[in-house]
Amino acid sequence: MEFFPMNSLPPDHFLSQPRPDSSNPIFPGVVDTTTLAAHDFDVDNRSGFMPPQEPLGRLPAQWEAWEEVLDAAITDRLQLGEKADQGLEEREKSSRWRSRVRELPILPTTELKISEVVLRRSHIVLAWIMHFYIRTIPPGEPIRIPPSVTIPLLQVSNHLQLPPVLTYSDDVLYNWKFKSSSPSGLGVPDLQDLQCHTLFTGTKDEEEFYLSSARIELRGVEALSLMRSTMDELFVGDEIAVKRITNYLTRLATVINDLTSLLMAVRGGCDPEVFYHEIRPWFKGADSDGEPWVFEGLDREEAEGLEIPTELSGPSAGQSSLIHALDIFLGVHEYSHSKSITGDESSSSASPSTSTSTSTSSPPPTNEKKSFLDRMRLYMPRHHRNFLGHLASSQRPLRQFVINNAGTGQEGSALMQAYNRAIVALKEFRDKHIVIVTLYIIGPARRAAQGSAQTKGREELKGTGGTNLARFLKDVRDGTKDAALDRVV
Ligand code: HEM
Repeated sequence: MEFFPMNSLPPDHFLSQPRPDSSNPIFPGVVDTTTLAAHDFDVDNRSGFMPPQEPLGRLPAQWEAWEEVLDAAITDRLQLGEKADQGLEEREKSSRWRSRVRELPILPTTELKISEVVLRRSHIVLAWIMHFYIRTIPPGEPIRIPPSVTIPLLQVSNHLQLPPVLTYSDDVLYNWKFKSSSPSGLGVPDLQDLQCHTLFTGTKDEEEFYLSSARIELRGVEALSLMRSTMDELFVGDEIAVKRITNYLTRLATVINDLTSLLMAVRGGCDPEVFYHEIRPWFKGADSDGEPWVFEGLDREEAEGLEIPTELSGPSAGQSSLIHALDIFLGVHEYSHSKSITGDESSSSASPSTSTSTSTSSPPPTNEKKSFLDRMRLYMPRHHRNFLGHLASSQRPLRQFVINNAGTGQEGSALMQAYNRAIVALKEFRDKHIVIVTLYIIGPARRAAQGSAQTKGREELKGTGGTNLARFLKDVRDGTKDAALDRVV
């Protein structure tokens, strides 16, 4: 084993991060290079960005009070505060539950840091409690989150380098258990053998919504493996490498097509009206509605070092590292993550280049604001974020290799076609995703507006992550199309 002095690395370097589970031995003061492989990025050969083992389902006894209060919200079937047709009894039940949360002691978090999996479960439990708390408040009342939630949630979030809000990792990556008591094979999750651990509504629809993303993550394991093999070949870069990469890209297009089929399969188990009216409001972030979130208790002694959070977008599969990895690997991110695609009102459809030439690419836009998708990286587990950074810093980018070889005869041309096929597959995934968003959000929102005497505001059509969604999704899709190197899209 080779040792490098720890102080020679910046604190945000991936080698400076704690290992995914600190029950692994760490030698103080030295960088752990025992497995400079996917493991350090918490990406598993068998389960990709999902953990290979069932995530922790309950915190140790010391934090049982949090688990109990979450259990109570679920078993009491608390109703959304915005639901106009609920009776006084329902409102009082929610109000009693919120008082119970308010009266919880501020539990210390220092000992949670013994293990990454315990920290993850803490983030899930506290974020879920916070969303139950906020979303049961009747409309018009101020949103004031009590110190019993804000202080531990901010402490845990700081440690995990995550925003203090429900993320895709909380409701998809780490929110599953096996359906069967004796899971198949080595106990690695199987596409059909999953169920969710925690749900707001207890409905099959909500479960299917999360599981459709989980299944996409698992099918994506083959995509990650093809990326790895391609990168090995890019290192060699000879004629055989061109042939092999052509083959890998052809297979990658097939995997992406499967992701699209899995995406469309959400319709089998999740009803659009149930999704729009019953499920989605629970996990909306602070930027999806007008009412500001007040984090109480940050002036207290226990809150030392904590700051008022600014990143409070709701969970979105825009936080899926798999889709980001595909974008980066294919070189599409320069287009689909263009800084002009911010997801807000200022979003413009301009992408860096609409050129179809194989040799030219316009310089990236100069707008300083982060694109929505780049901002979503802040909501990913930090090891996955580092993985994407590592992928993006590759010295031998695939796209450049394809461009360099495009003019070198039949094999170069076959390579370019295979590359374009993978991009077309990703563009078609985004086409179909727009169909899904129309079915699940735009359609029900329109119907709700027609059926209501009230005129619904523009925020109705904001994404969970707060985007001006129709425009944003089309911009990302068009950016993907623009990344193709030939007129095949
Ligand atoms: C009923 C199912 C779904 C709905 C209603 C839905 C809705 C949305 C919305 C509204 C956005 C805009 C960003 C925001 O503000 O949140 C978004 C973005 C996104 N969603 Fe979904 N989504 C669904 C399923 C999925 C699934 C299963 C995946 C795959 C893992 C996925 C991947 C993405 C990605 C990657 C983005 C970022 C935009 C892009 O890269 O094209 N979505 N989704």
